[in-house]
Amino acid sequence: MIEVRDLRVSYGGRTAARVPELDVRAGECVAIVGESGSGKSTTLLSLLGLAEGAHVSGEVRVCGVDVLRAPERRLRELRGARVALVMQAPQAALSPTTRLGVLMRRALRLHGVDAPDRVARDAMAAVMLDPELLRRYPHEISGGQAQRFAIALAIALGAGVVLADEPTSALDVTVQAEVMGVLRRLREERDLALLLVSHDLALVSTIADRVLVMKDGEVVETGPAAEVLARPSHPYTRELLEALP
Ligand SMILES: Nc1ncnc2c1ncn2[C@@H]1O[C@H](COP(=O)(O)OP(=O)(O)OP(=O)(O)O)[C@@H](O)[C@H]1O
Repeated sequence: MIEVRDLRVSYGGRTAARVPELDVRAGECVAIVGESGSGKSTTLLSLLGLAEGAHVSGEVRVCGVDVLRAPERRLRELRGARVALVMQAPQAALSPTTRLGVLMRRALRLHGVDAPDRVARDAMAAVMLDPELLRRYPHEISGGQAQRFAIALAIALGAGVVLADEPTSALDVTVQAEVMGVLRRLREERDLALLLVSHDLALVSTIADRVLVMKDGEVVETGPAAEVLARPSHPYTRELLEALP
């Protein structure tokens, strides 16, 4: 679902991220871990052609789309329906004067989904949200609910890939666990490909199959999550692990 080779992203001649290889297949979860400024978000945004003002080179294929060469129309299709982007402050991305249900039905109609009301309700149930929330405005729901709504919208549209940027950093621990639980279950039930970006190696190790550790824009270590956790080979990974509470 995601295939990256020799990705290099730079801002004004300065390299922000370099990823030689990254693959995420259906039903798989890969995490990019690293401290602030290490290049995680830049990498994630580049996968949808959203790294604004950046120079991006290499090969990026997402759901079969050649992202660095595709016309804007193909990219919009990819972003709209096939890939879900779950960000830190999801409410900010929702129109404040549109009820969640209206927003979801509009998106479903736009993408030609049959029986939008039923699909909307089923998607809400799949992320463990009360369908009654569809009557609310974005500011009337919590951060965790907004993230789950973003995931619900994606699965209602039939997205096969979820890109999540620090999906739970603004949330308390119980809500974090809920959102991760939802992602874990959906990945199994719907064979979703999941790419998570986080500074929290502990959180990521509960869900990821593989991890990439980034520092100063470079991938310093990569491998199966369990192996990297048990036997980190790079001093920076050991530092990240030692920083855990
Ligand atoms: N729009 C931009 N213009 C110029 N430089 C940028 C831009 N976006 C990011 N950078 C730089 O690219 C580097 C990587 O940033 P990035 O946001 O990818 O890191 P990150 O690991 O996701 O950090 P965080 O966890 O804080 O989000 C940083 O040095 C950052 O300052």
